[in-house]
Amino acid sequence: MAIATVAALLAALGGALWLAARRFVGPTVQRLHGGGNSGLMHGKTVLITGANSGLGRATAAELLRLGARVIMGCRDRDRAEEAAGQLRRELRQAGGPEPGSDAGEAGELVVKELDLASLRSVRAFCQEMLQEEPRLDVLINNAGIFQCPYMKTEDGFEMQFGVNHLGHFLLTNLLLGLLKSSAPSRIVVVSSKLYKYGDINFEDLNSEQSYNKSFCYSRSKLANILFTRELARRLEGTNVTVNVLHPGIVRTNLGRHIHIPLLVKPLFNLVSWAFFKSPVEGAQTSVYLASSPEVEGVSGKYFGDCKEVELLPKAMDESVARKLWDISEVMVGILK
Ligand SMILES: NC(=O)C1=CN([C@@H]2O[C@H](COP(=O)(O)OP(=O)(O)OC[C@H]3O[C@@H](n4cnc5c(N)ncnc54)[C@H](OP(=O)(O)O)[C@@H]3O)[C@@H](O)[C@H]2O)C=CC1
Ligand SMILES: CC1=C(/C=C/C(C)=C/C=C/C(C)=C/C=O)C(C)(C)CCC1
Repeated sequence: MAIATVAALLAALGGALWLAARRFVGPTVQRLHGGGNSGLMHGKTVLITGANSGLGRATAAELLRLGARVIMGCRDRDRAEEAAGQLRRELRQAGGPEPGSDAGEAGELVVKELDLASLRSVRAFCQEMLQEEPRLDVLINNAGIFQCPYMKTEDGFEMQFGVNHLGHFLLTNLLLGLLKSSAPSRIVVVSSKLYKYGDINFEDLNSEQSYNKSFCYSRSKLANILFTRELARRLEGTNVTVNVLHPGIVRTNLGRHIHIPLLVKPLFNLVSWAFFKSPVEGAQTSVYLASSPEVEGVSGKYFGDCKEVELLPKAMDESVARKLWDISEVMVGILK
């Protein structure tokens, strides 16, 4: 009995030490805004969708420190203003200059309303962008929704496909002229490794025949990759590049629709603290693709941990990518 107790205690202690070691000694991605990089994005305008939370917020913070003018495209103005205020405070506390001031290298934060679940909102947002912004150097399609119950967007699309793919499809197309006139410019698309479990079932893109929330998330993330590859093909020779990434598993609000019993939640929080990346760690590949000279001219590639990663054949199928593009044009109403 005594031996069993000692063994259990040793196992628990070993487990705790292993978790702590993994957290503190584990591989860390080098941050790009240290040392000599501080003015790398000076004079550049970056639009980040879903910049009030998680990866988008962390990406905004990193690019702001690199000197960019960051436009936060967010669906809720209050949440976005609150996040912007926090980011400005954090920058001040870190000893950085006031964003927007002429005192130093830090950039500027601008909040604009953008609901990707509404084509009307995307169109209004782009109209405002074209009226107010003389240039756009980087577009980061980051916003996303994960495994929500069956819901439809304002225009009747299944929510995950509508927000993660179609809203960003329209947004990107309406901003392409501005990106081209600002070239060399970049588009960064945040997808997920979970694309592997998706398929583009053209006969039921709105999941009206059946809805599986995991499959629909994976399908929307596969659509992100096919969109990137088809867009890269269409943008050849324009000096506008587009790349897609998997951020890793990151501790954010993305899991908001996953129901976990109250009693088990602390255990999940512990597991996520030990094993998931922090938002700053998760944001590094987005920051890398948005700013690094190493990927100048690189287009149509898939990245993880700031390195190119190979795709499954289904994500490289050109005929599916073309068909998805054509159908998306019809769905969002931009067929020429
Ligand atoms: N966290 C992870 O482990 C992984 C994340 N990803 C991807 O990373 C991206 C960022 O997610 P993450 O930071 O984790 O999650 P968060 O939930 O923290 O952030 C998602 C952001 O998207 C916004 N958003 C959701 N719906 C809309 C909409 N209709 N219009 C405009 N904005 C919207 C949210 O706004 P609001 O706050 O108002 O809800 C929020 O700002 C997503 O594309 C996700 O698929 C990929 C792989 C793993
Ligand atoms: C952190 C955390 C949760 C889990 C979130 C998860 C597991 C998100 C996974 C997202 C992935 C894998 C996205 C890929 O594209 C819970 C359980 C909701 C609540 C407790 C805190």
